[in-house]
Formats: sequence, structure tokens, C-alpha cells
Amino acid sequence: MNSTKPIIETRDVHLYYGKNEALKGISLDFHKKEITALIGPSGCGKSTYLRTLNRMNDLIPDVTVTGKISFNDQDIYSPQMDTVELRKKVGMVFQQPNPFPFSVFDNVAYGLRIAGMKDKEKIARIVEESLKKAAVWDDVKDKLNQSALSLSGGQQQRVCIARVLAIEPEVILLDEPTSALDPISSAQIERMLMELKEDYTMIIVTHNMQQASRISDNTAFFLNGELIEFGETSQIFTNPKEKQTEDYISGRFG
Ligand SMILES: Nc1ncnc2c1ncn2[C@@H]1O[C@H](COP(=O)(O)OP(=O)(O)OP(=O)(O)O)[C@@H](O)[C@H]1O
Repeated sequence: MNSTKPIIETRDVHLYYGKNEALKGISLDFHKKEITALIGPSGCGKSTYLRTLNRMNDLIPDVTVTGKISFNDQDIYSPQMDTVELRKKVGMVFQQPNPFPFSVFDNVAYGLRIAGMKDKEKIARIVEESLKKAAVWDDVKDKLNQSALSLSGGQQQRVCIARVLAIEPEVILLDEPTSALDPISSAQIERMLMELKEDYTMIIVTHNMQQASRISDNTAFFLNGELIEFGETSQIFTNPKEKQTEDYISGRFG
């Protein structure tokens, strides 16, 4: 296990939707430049937990979060936390590609312009770099002024990843980023994520066990709002300590 200081630390995190307790005391750490997969059956709280890490649950009414979550040693639930800044540093990619109904270029430039950047050359440079890092530049370099909605699903998802990269996050949260895509697009995204690991910390929710075992360093298995087991991915998939983990990864339930 990694002995460096975690970039994100979570301690005894409980989350309630109204009275329904969806997370029942999760403690888990994430280290720089590692990919962690969150796995578990539908409804076990993976997406809910992922959203606590950049306070996306704040946007849902009647949610209560207790426990502690820190990013770079800052308590992200403290009243001083600027959630706009937090979500720049801890970006998110969703299951369905969700480009804005603008051109490819404007999608990726969006966050830069919102942040007040006016230098057109600088914006163009960052857009190109981000599209290259997201491994979609060759597909779109002649279509920068076309609507992002005219691209394939896989290309749209990579443009959405470029949009996140443009605002220089440290952590990228990915909620089933390939489940709406065909196998070729999924494989392209997996390759890209493994390349991005050189520079970013990533946490990915996935139902695809092969995907988790191919790309992640660590795996956390959730069940009914609890963290059942966390460990190196190779250990979780070859020698799980808990019977529930073994049953899940061997397809006996879920
Ligand atoms: N916006 C919401 N309002 C109320 N309850 C919610 C909301 N989102 C999720 N829940 C409930 O919280 C629990 C955990 O859901 P969550 O979506 O986090 O699970 P999951 O493991 O990500 O599932 P899946 O793999 O199907 O996406 C479920 O019981 C779900 O019904």
C-alpha cells in the first residue's frame, strides 16, 4: 500500500437522503496519481460516495452528510470551502456524455472563459492540449467549430474529459464513464485514463469487473452503503479477504 500522504481522506462518512442512510460510515483514502475503482451492486452507494468527494450532493435537496472529508488537508465541508474552486480541482465525468450544445472548441474553452481568461491564443493552446491529453484531438481537429453534439458518443465523452482537463484538476471523479459506449470507444477511454494517471488522481465507479482489474491500482468494494473491503486491485480480484467480495467478483450476486 502507498505510504505517501493521501490527497483525499475520508473518515466515517455517513450520508442521508432524508431519513434514508445511503452511506454508513465510509473511511477511505486516495493517493496521488493512482486510480481507484469503486465496485459493488446497484444501489450500494458508489455514486453517492463519489459525489461526496466534490460536494455534488449539495445540489440534491434534503441531503445530510456527517464525518470528515479532506482534500489536500482542507476540510471540504467547512463553511469556508469555496465549492466552485473545489469542483475545479476535483472534476467530474458522468455516465452519459454531456457536452454543451456548443462547438467542440467552446465546450473545452468554457471553463477557461468562465474563469475570466481572455487571451485567445492561450485559450486555443489549452484547448488543443486538453483535446490531445483526452486522445480525441485527431478525431476533432478539423471539426473544432462543429457542434459537439454531432460527434459519436465516445468522442463526446473524450471531449467532456478534455473539458475537465482544461481547468487543471488534481483529481478526476468518473461515474461509469464508459457504460454508455461501445467496446472500442471504451477501450480508447481506458487507454487514455491509464495515460492520464501520470498526472492525475482518478476515482472511477464501474460495473465492469474487467475494466476495474485492467486499469485500477486499488479497488473498494461497497455493499448496502458500507465499505466491505479495500485493497490493491490484484489482491481484491485474486485473493479477496471477505466472502461478500468474493461472491460479488465471481458473479454470485449483484
Ligand atoms: N437523489 C437521490 N435521492 C434519494 N435517494 C437517492 C438519490 N440518489 C441515490 N439514492 C439512493 O441511495 C442509495 C445509493 O444509490 P447510489 O446511486 O449511490 O448507488 P450506486 O451503487 O451508485 O448504484 P448504481 O450502480 O445503480 O449506479 C440507493 O438506495 C438510492 O436509491
